[in-house]
Amino acid sequence: MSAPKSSTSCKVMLSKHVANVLLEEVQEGLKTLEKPPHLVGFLANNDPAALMYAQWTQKTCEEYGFRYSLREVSRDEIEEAIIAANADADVDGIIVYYPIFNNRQDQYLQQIVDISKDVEGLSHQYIFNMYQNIRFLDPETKRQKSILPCTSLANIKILEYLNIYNTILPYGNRLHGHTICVVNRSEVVGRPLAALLANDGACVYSVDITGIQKFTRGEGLKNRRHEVVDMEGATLKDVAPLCDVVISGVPGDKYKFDTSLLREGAVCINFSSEKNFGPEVKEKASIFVPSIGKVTIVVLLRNLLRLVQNRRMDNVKPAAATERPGTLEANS
Ligand SMILES: NC(=O)C1=CN([C@@H]2O[C@H](COP(=O)(O)OP(=O)(O)OC[C@H]3O[C@@H](n4cnc5c(N)ncnc54)[C@H](O)[C@@H]3O)[C@@H](O)[C@H]2O)C=CC1
Ligand SMILES: Nc1nc(=O)c2c([nH]1)NC[C@@H]1CN(c3ccc(C(=O)N[C@@H](CCC(=O)O)C(=O)O)cc3)C=[N+]21
Repeated sequence: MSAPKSSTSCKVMLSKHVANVLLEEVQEGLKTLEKPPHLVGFLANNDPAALMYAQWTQKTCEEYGFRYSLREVSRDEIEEAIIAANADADVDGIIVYYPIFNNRQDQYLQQIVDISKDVEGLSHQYIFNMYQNIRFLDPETKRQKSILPCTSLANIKILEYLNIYNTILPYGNRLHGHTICVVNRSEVVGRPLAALLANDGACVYSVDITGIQKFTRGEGLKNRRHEVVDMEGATLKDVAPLCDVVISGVPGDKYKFDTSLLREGAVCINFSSEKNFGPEVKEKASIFVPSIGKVTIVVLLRNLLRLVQNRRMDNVKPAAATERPGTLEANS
């Protein structure tokens, strides 16, 4: 009698488990506030993915005691609508769904949102802090944490949950010794993620359609922040087998990560809304996380809570980038 083919030893980890842990932390924080934080979402496009994300965020907010208002506006009104929300004391956080103009005007709009209400961390000051590995808005007193982009941070929270972050090591170095592949180098998710992982001590291969870059803090983590080296001529075949973690976020249903390149026992995470890994990933991976959307939304709520806490400390420094009409008023 032949033994039945054993099922694979791969553990499929659903993101709700990580989301639940973070939710507990968020709900503890909520208890310290007098009133529930109010998030306002601006929808100024006809993108079904954006609408779906907005509705999903609304549902999560309402379930866990946050207020959410969806404001549908036209492209011509969006700039004034954001400025009004900046000045409105009843609004704690603002999320603008992109793309709207699908050109540099979108970057312009990202910089209009008041830094004290920017839940996605798209303000210049937050992006600068992230790439420069500056973790606090007030580096001397270290009371106000800088805000990080939600999807990138959601990937990090999953790696923490999976104990890829080694808590024996000091905070800031906890990925030392890990080699991580990130397939996607967009400005909103992939490049920030590669930088954050490298700033935490990992060796990161950042893969996009044009080639591969290596992000590290140098040998023995000698540098304070990551550096980037172009790996001319390298392909996924050269780097994927070196990686103990592979994170993929390629849009579209055509792309599949070539799982024959995976190192035995690698941890695989998909953040694309499509399935970047086929079912055969379970033959090779030790842990597979098929989607992360639930964690992303809880991280958004966590960022909102952090904004309220930062504002309560009432000494938000008016950095150069925030010196706009209305800003001081909104912060006071
Ligand atoms: N934009 C967002 O905030 C969020 C996006 N997502 C999901 O993540 C996915 C990616 O989103 P974005 O980064 O905004 O997309 P994007 O289109 O801006 O970037 C896609 C990235 O994938 C790379 N890429 C495309 N084809 C490739 C290939 N064959 N091999 C290697 N790299 C390739 C591109 O070079 C680029 O770096 C989508 O499925 C989206 O739904 C999930 C959560 C949030
Ligand atoms: N400023 C801004 N920030 C965004 O984050 C942003 C945006 N604009 N514009 C629109 C896109 C789209 N987007 C989605 C993320 C997750 C799912 C999603 O539902 N993900 C589920 C899978 C869907 C399902 O459950 O069927 C998951 O990953 O678990 C959908 C859409 C965020 N976006």
